[in-house]
Amino acid sequence: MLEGKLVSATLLLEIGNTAWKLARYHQYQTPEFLSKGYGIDDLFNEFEKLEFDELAMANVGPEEHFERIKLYAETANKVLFEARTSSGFGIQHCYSREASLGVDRWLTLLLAKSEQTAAIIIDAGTAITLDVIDEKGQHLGGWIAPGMHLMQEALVRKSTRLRVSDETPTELLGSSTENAIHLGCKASLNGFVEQALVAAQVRLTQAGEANTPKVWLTGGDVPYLGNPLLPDDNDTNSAFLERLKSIEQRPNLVLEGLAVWYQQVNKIKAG
Ligand SMILES: Nc1ncnc2c1ncn2[C@@H]1O[C@H](COP(=O)(O)OP(=O)(O)OP(=O)(O)O)[C@@H](O)[C@H]1O
Ligand SMILES: CC(C)(CO)[C@@H](O)C(=O)NCCC(=O)O
Ligand SMILES: [K+]
Repeated sequence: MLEGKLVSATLLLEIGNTAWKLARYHQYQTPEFLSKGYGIDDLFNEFEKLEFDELAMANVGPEEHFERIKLYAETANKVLFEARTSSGFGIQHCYSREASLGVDRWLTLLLAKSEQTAAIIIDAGTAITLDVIDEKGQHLGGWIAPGMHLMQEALVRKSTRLRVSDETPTELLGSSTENAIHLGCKASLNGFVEQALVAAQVRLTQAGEANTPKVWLTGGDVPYLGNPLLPDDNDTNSAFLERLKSIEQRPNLVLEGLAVWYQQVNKIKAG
């Protein structure tokens, strides 16, 4: 009997609110990052360059993205898998409506569960999110706030005289509107992370977590964390910098979670 291809080539796709990311799936290994882009049309161009027969995706953007990809998959003869937040998979939800938890956040919980660790997860993308999960897989909750660009955009959109620029100020306090906004938003972002680490640890302790949690950091806004303009010998700053240094940066955390999901779904399918 002629066997079909035993191993199919699978792509992993994360669609965020701003960017999409593609990786190649390898069984029991960290996904191999391929590319990142903005806009769905670019994504279809990217598909043309890649060889694959399965696509596993997670989308936090509009449903329309999924519909277009589904149509593409049907036409191009690709097997499509879509991860959606659901019950099971060893996660106990704290949301009363579990489906309203973003699939990107849920996938990072799945990753923590698969690594059998308590985790404090910060994703600094379009939005900055915190998620906390204990070793047993109980989601203890999280936070959502606007990311760096969204904060700046909101100020510009809702005001008359505010402007932003892409340049990174070299002063500690802004002496122009652009600098004042950049520095203010960056301070908010850092404040989020600083407070998140404290609140997460408190909540884990309350929940009886005995083991040290992993702290994972991901997202396009990571370069804004820490403030090199504050003196190193300042106690508050140096404690925060030390904490940041001890944090594990995992740039493709959601894709890693998607790989775990895909692996588990295939195992279930195989019986
Ligand atoms: N070319 C671009 N077009 C639009 N926004 C951009 C671009 N480059 C960077 N950004 C900004 O960078 C910020 C972080 O998004 P990033 O591209 O790093 O993706 P991300 O961290 O994966 O976020 P998400 O998963 O929410 O899309 C966004 O708030 C966005 O405004
Ligand atoms: C919070 C974001 C935008 C982060 O990407 C996403 O996870 C999302 O749309 N979540 C839905 C709301 C929630 O998680 O409570
Ligand atoms: K994200």
